[in-house]
Amino acid sequence: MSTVLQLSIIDLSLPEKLSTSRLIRRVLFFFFFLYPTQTAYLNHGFFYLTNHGVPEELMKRVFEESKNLFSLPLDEKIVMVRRGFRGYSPLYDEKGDPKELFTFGSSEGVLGQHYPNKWPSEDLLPLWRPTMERYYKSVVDVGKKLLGLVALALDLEENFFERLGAFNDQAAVVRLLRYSGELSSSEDEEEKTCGASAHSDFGILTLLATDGVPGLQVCRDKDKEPNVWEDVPGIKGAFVVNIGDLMERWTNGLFRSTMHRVLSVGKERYSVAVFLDPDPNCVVECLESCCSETSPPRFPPVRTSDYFHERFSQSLISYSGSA
Ligand SMILES: O=C(O)CCC(=O)C(=O)O
Ligand SMILES: [Fe+2]
Repeated sequence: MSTVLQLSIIDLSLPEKLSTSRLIRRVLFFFFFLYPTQTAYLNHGFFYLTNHGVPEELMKRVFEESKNLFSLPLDEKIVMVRRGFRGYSPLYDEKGDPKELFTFGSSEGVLGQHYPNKWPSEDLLPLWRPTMERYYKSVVDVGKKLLGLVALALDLEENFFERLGAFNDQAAVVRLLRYSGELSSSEDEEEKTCGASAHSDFGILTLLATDGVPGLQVCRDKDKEPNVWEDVPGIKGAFVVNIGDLMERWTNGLFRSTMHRVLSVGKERYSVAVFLDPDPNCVVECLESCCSETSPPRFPPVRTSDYFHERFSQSLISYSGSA
């Protein structure tokens, strides 16, 4: 039996930005005290975000349209199959997991041109594209506000990540997921139970909405053997937010990108993850405020596009790098 991980709640509607950012700092800072108690206190980079302003009605529609898309016959879905990462990924495409995905991003700007979205035909799903585009914009607005608070939490200016060229409102990615719920007959315990295998997210922040079916689990300490997995239940209407790998690199590990997975609970499950990713040209290197002589940068600078290319090549079968 796994335990439930109690996540902190960040209320995005509170008017006092500084006190919210201080709370974010407390929630995200990764402390490791070896003295005087010899105990380690691991923060995990996950929290709930409430009162975020994305209308409940819109979230409901997104789940309905997601269900409509995954319910299409396979030949209607296969015409939208991804070549790079945008489009449809059939069951088992990602690390052999029993889940289907559909990924899209902004249609605007260089990224929209370079990675064209694949939309289901209007004849089949007339409300699909407008619903998804509205959701994209709404959640990216939330992400931008939240990233401003994260910057304040790091003693930076609120618009720091925009000025750095890291935040680009066309670089986010929406991923619709459907877990079939099937329990594999594999002998391997990890494979047997997993809807989504253990991973960390690549980017800045992830905002996740689920249909309430349980399954998400977090492993706070990936070096501890055997791994201890704790359940993260959904809260209706709230996002589960987590820090991605590139934010961990910016903060030199002060904010952590934590390993998580989704267990198959024998029941179909839908979720929608919005990945707030940096601009592909942004070089991510340790923030000055996060390193010192005694705590030098732990990660070399890396261009976002190179980092993503490498990570996608590891996780997707037949990743070609183009849309
Ligand atoms: O479906 C979920 O609850 C989590 C999905 C996830 O972690 C991901 O897509 O990166
Ligand atoms: Fe994830």
